[in-house]
Amino acid sequence: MQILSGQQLRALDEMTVHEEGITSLELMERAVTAFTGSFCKQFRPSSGPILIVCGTGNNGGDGFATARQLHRAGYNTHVVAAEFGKRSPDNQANFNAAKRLDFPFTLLRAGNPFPKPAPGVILIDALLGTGLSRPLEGYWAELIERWNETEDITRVALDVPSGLPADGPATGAVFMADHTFVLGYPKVAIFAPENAVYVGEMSLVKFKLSSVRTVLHVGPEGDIRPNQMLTEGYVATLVKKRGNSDHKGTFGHALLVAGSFGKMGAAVIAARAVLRAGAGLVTCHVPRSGYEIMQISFPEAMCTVDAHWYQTTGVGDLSQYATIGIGPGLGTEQLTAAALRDVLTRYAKPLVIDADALNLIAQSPSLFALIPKGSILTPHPKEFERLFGKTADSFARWRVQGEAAKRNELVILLKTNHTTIATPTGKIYVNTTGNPGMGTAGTGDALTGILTGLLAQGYEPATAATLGVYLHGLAGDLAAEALSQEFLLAEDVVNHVGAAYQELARVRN
Ligand SMILES: NC(=O)C1=CN([C@@H]2O[C@H](COP(=O)(O)OP(=O)(O)OC[C@H]3O[C@@H](n4cnc5c(N)ncnc54)[C@H](OP(=O)(O)O)[C@@H]3O)[C@@H](O)[C@H]2O)[C@H](O)CC1
Ligand SMILES: [K+]
Repeated sequence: MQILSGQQLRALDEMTVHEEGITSLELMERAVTAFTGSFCKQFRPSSGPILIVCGTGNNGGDGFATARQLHRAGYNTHVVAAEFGKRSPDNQANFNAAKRLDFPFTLLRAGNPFPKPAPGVILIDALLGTGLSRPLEGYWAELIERWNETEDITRVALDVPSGLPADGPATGAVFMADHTFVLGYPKVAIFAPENAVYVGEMSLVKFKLSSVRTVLHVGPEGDIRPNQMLTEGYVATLVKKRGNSDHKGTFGHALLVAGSFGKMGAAVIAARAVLRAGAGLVTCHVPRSGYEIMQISFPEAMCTVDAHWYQTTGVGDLSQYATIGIGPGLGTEQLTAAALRDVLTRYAKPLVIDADALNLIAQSPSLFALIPKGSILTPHPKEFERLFGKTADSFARWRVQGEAAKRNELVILLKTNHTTIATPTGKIYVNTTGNPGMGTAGTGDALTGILTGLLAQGYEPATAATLGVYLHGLAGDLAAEALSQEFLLAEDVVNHVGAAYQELARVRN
């Protein structure tokens, strides 16, 4: 699903109004009906009294219309109308309509005592939405800060949390929502890791709008930021169907170069993930001391053994492998750097480069130019910084990620709570699966294994990366559902890849 900028969203609203011959007020009612539909599924009239704080723009207009609809649906509703500017026409219309109804309606001006929500209140923030044009300041910023500190209430943002710019970094006070209901299309700011604290749990509220294709040209040329949100429906279409006559040769033979003394677990986890993702065969190149560990821990894997006891110093013939995954637990010794240089020099097909292999490349930048086109790099933020330098915020980092993927014809992942996947064509996908329980040793190695397993099966690199990242997160979500986030091990993630594939198959059929 397309991620749109504030400017594109405004253009889409105008296009919808124009094409359908409806008024903007009717479109607002449509958006609000979709919102209250979602809201009422999660919060019942018995969940608590509702306090809706409405600003003077269309976000506030949504708030007044929400109050009207929830009041009619039997919710105990109270409205606070903030008066910080001139009302937009649709805001005024819904303000008037709400005022005529018999629920408490308070006008709030800067300097008034701050309204204090009672314990148990569900506070709906409709102060500001995508029309934020400057940081929130003074009384209104303080009001938001107070509410952020109020305990025993549930904070719900109607569209983006107030104070959060749709397309750039936040600089002033921002409403900290427990739950954000995003209207229409996702906005990029909700995926920035530093904004997770403001967005909370996210729901996308869908309603009928004109085709997004009509507004994709709107906005500055060369704007580099995540532009696609991965959805289950889309990812499900990426999975290849298997034929009855297919066999392990069809599904590819992967080489995994991983592990060193004290870090053989990384190699074992990654090897398992290669086969669990569906590759036909995996060979692991391991140091001598890792040979028995691998053979006993994972008998399905074959091994080639390095001349060195503790680290990888040279890998043999590479010609038989459909792909290579290199990096997990490899260590950063000089002899290993030489082995990496040798592999990158001799191997021409896309491979997966992770962890210590990325650190070695960061240490010797001449290695970067040797990476075969189409390869998948999987840095986490620290590794990303070592490779590409420091950036001020997620927005700057996404730009660097997208430019590097395009310039070098690589697929570059950035592993965060919303992993982004930048492809050489300029598309940057945002992942929507995964949970904090996956912040545990070895889950990155599992991802490398999954990606290697998908490349081995002949998936194009960008497809392997989007499918692999989604599948990995979904497996983690299913594992957490079955076992709890606290209990989760990387092994549990790998063991739920099967259930994740089954879920994708269910969605597709
Ligand atoms: N398709 C959809 O998704 C629809 C979404 N809708 C809702 O519309 C809002 C966006 O509405 P808009 O009127 O453009 O903007 P806001 O309501 O966010 O606020 C604009 C007003 O607020 C003033 N403003 C901006 N920043 C500040 C600030 N820091 N402090 C005080 N006041 C501020 C702004 O003033 P200007 O001086 O900049 O003009 C405006 O007066 C979207 O989020 C959805 O909720 C529609 O309902 C239709 C469909
Ligand atoms: K809001």
